[in-house]
Order: sequence, then C-alpha cells, then structure tokens
Amino acid sequence: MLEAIAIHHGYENEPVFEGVSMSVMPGEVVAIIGPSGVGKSTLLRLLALFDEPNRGSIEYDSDAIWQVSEQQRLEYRRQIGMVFQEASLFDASVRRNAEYGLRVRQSWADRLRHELSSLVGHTNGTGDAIDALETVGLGEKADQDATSLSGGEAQRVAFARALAYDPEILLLDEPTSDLDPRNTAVIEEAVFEAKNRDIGVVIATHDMHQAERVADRVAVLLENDIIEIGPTEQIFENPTDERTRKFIEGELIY
Ligand SMILES: Nc1ncnc2c1ncn2[C@@H]1O[C@H](COP(=O)(O)OP(=O)(O)OP(=O)(O)O)[C@@H](O)[C@H]1O
Repeated sequence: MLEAIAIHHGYENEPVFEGVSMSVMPGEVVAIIGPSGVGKSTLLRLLALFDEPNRGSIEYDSDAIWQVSEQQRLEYRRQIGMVFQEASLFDASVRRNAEYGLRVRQSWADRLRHELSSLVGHTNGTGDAIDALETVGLGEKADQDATSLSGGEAQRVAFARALAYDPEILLLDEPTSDLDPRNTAVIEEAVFEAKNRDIGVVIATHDMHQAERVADRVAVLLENDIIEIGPTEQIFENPTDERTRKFIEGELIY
C-alpha cells in the first residue's frame, strides 16, 4: 500500500497542501478530482517519489520512504509507474517505446542478466511490452515508428510503457484530457486491466464522469486539502462535505 500522511507541500513559500492524507491499496482505483491548479499533479509527483514533501510522510507498505536509504527508495520507485498528461515518445518503433520502462526500471543485475541472455539469443525481452501494447489495442502497430502515431495512440503507448514492467502502483495524471471518446474508452479499459492485475491505480482527472466510471474511491482536493475521500458512490450521491456536492454540481467556481 502507498500512503501519503499529513503532507504539507508548496512552492516558494506558497502552500499547495496543508495536511493531505490518502492511500491506495493493491487492485484499487482512487480518483483525485479538483479544480485546475489545486495541486493534483503535485500530489502525484509526491506519490511517485519524484519530490520530497516539505512535511509529512510518504509510506510504502508502512516504510517511510524518505527515511530509508537512497538504494531502498530507488527500489520502491521501481514499483511505481507514472503516466503524464502528455506522452513523451522518442523517435523509434512503438515496441521500443513500450519497452523503455522495462529497461530503466530493471536493477543493474537484472539488466545485465537480460543483456547476457539476449546476447546468447535466449530472449528478445519484448513479451511484456507486446502484451501491454495489446492491452491498449496497439499490438499491431508495434513495428511502426512512434512519430507516426496520433496523439491518442501516443498516449496509449505511454500507458503501455507504464504497464509493461508490471508496477505495483500506477499514477495517471489526466491521461485522457486531450483524447476523443474512443481513445478515452481504451485507456479506461486499460485501467480496469491494471486493477485486475492487482495494481493500485491513482488517477487525477478533471472529468467527474470518468472518476465515477473507473474509481473505487474518490478524493476531493479543494482549498489546500483533501476535503473528503470515500467510496465513489458515496462521494457522488451522498457527500458529507457540502463543498463536495457544490463542486460536483458545478456550483463552486474556481
Ligand atoms: N514547479 C513549480 N514551481 C512553482 N509553482 C508550481 C510548480 N508546479 C506547480 N506549481 C503551482 O502549484 C499549484 C498546483 O499545481 P498543480 O500542477 O499540481 O495543479 P493541478 O491540480 O494538477 O492543475 P491542472 O489540473 O491544471 O493540471 C499551482 O498553483 C501551480 O502554479
């Protein structure tokens, strides 16, 4: 389980959060909803262990991540995949792009073993990448150059890259904000596939309907804090905080 406990964070003395707590369990989808600029990406970056919070603790299976050794933290980081708002692919085949995460996430020992076994022709090491590409409906485009893909397809490759190395946690930052309904549906199906594989997923989204479709729990990020977190149905049908109801119904303008 990945957990943020009483996180305070901000930039140049400007607070973004004051006391945010949330968690994600294996096989669970948690959506973070909140207005633009409230700090959804900042929270994901903290959960991804890219940045250390100013105060509070990020814990992985009850281990305080910023208290452990650099080496141990790197091991935890390898368990966490992140898909950003915009896919950044490089000029190579779709397959190479999907494999990229597999390579960088491997420990040196695994990488060396992998390189050695490919030298003697035992493995091409692409099985997981192809599997992940098939999950996002792009198995047939594996050999195509990534630069020839549409924006929606590129975003699906970015998702496949994160899925390929079988992380324990997947963090998605507005993964469908620029996508058409078809590409959005593919990504949402892939979220369910990740959940079926027992991956814990956190998805930041502007799209309330998406949160309602994919999430088991929803966290409402407003005014420097998660004002409410709970089962999706409860948040949408019967929130305990009046601000949640107003935000969901579009009455709160930010
Ligand atoms: N590197 C940075 N330096 C300074 N301020 C930053 C930095 N990153 C984010 N901020 C500020 O922190 C606040 C939260 O930004 P963040 O991107 O986390 O919000 P968000 O909810 O993800 O927004 P959006 O939904 O528009 O992507 C904003 O006021 C933003 O301007």
